[in-house]
Amino acid sequence: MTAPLLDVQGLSKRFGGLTATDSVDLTLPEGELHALIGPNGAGKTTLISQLVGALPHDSGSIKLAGEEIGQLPVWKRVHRGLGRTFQITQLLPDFTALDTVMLAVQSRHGHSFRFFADARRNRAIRTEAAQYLDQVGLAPRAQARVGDLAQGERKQLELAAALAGKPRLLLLDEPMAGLGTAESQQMIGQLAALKGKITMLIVEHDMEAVFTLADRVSVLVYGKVIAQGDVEAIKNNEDVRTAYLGEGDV
Ligand SMILES: Nc1ncnc2c1ncn2[C@@H]1O[C@H](COP(=O)(O)OP(=O)(O)OP(=O)(O)O)[C@@H](O)[C@H]1O
Repeated sequence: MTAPLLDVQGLSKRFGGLTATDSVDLTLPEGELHALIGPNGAGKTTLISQLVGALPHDSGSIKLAGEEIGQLPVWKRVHRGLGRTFQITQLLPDFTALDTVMLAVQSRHGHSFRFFADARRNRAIRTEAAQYLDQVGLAPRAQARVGDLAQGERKQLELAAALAGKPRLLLLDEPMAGLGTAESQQMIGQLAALKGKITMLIVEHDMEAVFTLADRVSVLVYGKVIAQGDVEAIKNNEDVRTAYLGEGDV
């Protein structure tokens, strides 16, 4: 049997007396879109930070494609295929959308940002970056200044930049946050189009998005996974209803 792409076992993190993640087990087969949900303070961001290597864990293991990565620094995990969306658009307001994705393509190739002026003239990097913009529906805005993009367009751009890193596993922290109804629908459509092509772990509070997109869902409460299963199983789980979703919401 092939190993799952992500295999997390017994992962824990304590902040003083508080156990933010408590013996979390989580496995994602290749191609799965897995949603991580839970109330505020449940430990979702802590778990993502542990996976990317921004926070060291106290115990447990993290395997990517069968290889232990739990002790590796962030950049080595990225090299092994771990990607995440960043709020990059706030950092580079004067770049165009195309420049932003070109920068991500260039950094995957391991070039220094110092030589970005050269990369701007590189036709292969430009063509590849344009394809990622097209993939997220942002091609018509390629020459727009990042600072002039609407919130939904910024989220699309962040997704394009993350895809440009060609991750095997993409971690998305609240892709719907701050989006209006129409923008949310658009983002759901884009993530649905990526489904199966790339393995995704999504932290999200928007239940419509979660129930539309997820193959499986894990519910985190006080750092513990209290339920795991497909959407129907999660909707019908009594513990989830009482601990998190509340009667009537599902
Ligand atoms: N650096 C830190 N130092 C101390 N406590 C922390 C730290 N980071 C997080 N916590 C605590 O750990 C718990 C889990 O926080 P975390 O941000 O992971 O939850 P979350 O599920 O992502 O919440 P939200 O949905 O509100 O983003 C919370 O009680 C939080 O206050």
